[in-house]
Amino acid sequence: MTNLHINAAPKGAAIRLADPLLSVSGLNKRYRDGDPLAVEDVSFSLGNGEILALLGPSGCGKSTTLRMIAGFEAPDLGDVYLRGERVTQLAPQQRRIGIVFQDYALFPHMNLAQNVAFAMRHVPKAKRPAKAREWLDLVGLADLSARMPDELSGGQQQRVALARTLAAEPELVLLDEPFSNLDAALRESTRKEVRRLFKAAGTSVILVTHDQAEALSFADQVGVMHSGQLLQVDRPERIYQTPATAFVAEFLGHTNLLEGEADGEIAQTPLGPVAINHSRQGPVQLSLRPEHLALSAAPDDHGATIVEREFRGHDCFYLLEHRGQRFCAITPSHTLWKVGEQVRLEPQRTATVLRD
Ligand SMILES: Nc1ncnc2c1ncn2[C@@H]1O[C@H](COP(=O)(O)OP(=O)(O)OP(=O)(O)O)[C@@H](O)[C@H]1O
Repeated sequence: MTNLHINAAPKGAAIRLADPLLSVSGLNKRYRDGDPLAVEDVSFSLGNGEILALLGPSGCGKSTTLRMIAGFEAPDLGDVYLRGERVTQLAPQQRRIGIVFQDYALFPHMNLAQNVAFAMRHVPKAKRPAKAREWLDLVGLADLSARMPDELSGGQQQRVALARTLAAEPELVLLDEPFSNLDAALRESTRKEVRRLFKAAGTSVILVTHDQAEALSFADQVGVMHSGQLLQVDRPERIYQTPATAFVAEFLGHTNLLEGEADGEIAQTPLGPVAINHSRQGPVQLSLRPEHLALSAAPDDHGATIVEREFRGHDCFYLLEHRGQRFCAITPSHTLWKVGEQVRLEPQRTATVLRD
């Protein structure tokens, strides 16, 4: 069972123990007359200690959604509830939410330890320096605690901003691309450490990102947004394996979009008959991941032709052409095929039926 689902936020609900930590219901936002909706009818809820990633391309409305939850933007329509209490009209500081935005701002006249200690109003004053050091240690910066913000790199400043947010021990933390200034190695280790920390503290988190690998590895639930709409919210493995739409399928990685003619649990496709995950009759659009296609030697000239090959170490990515259509396949690299070779392409797994 999951605590996070869409279209399920109560209107005007009183506080109950069973209330999710956060519910947003029918959020709409248009910045200027004549502009398209930046956010359109977004609803979801988030349980205690859950991590949700809002994933989508630039401009799809992720940050606007986050800003409405935080209270920096007022929705045109819709409501935000924290533990069942409607907070739509409350100022940001009245919402008990910690935020790390892309444009984090540290206090320039305070050193790192002071910046972090500033967030710890709930901790007795005498204990704050030691606690601040602990939080800085967590993001790998305890040794720099006497430095001023302008003596740090952008990535280091971002980690201090993260430590400062964590130090306030909020119930809900909103992270807007918090790892984007870190180099690849540091991003991965910081992400793991921050996730471990949130889980240990039982903090609920919403992470905004356009990096699908980050969303899939960091979150318990991934919500994909496009043009202001939340298209699907699901566990990482489910949203990857059974995407609801072609956009979700393609945003989460390579896929083959197939037109098919369904008859029950089988569809006829350009790759032959394929098992499908829902019984249907008539035309269907399907998604089949490249790792779910197997390549084998073609007995004659009727196979697919390998057009491109990208050797990636543990696996190999192929682009193939079959009867005028392009397909992609990923196979283990112990067997390699050459560009120009003819191979048989065989679906190995059930394809996912997409909705329009
Ligand atoms: N202050 C603003 N005034 C006018 N339009 C805005 C404002 N902020 C955002 N928008 C527009 O609203 C839409 C959604 O923007 P938003 O920043 O929420 O997207 P995003 O998914 O977070 O993008 P990114 O990943 O680039 O930060 C975009 O079309 C954007 O241009």
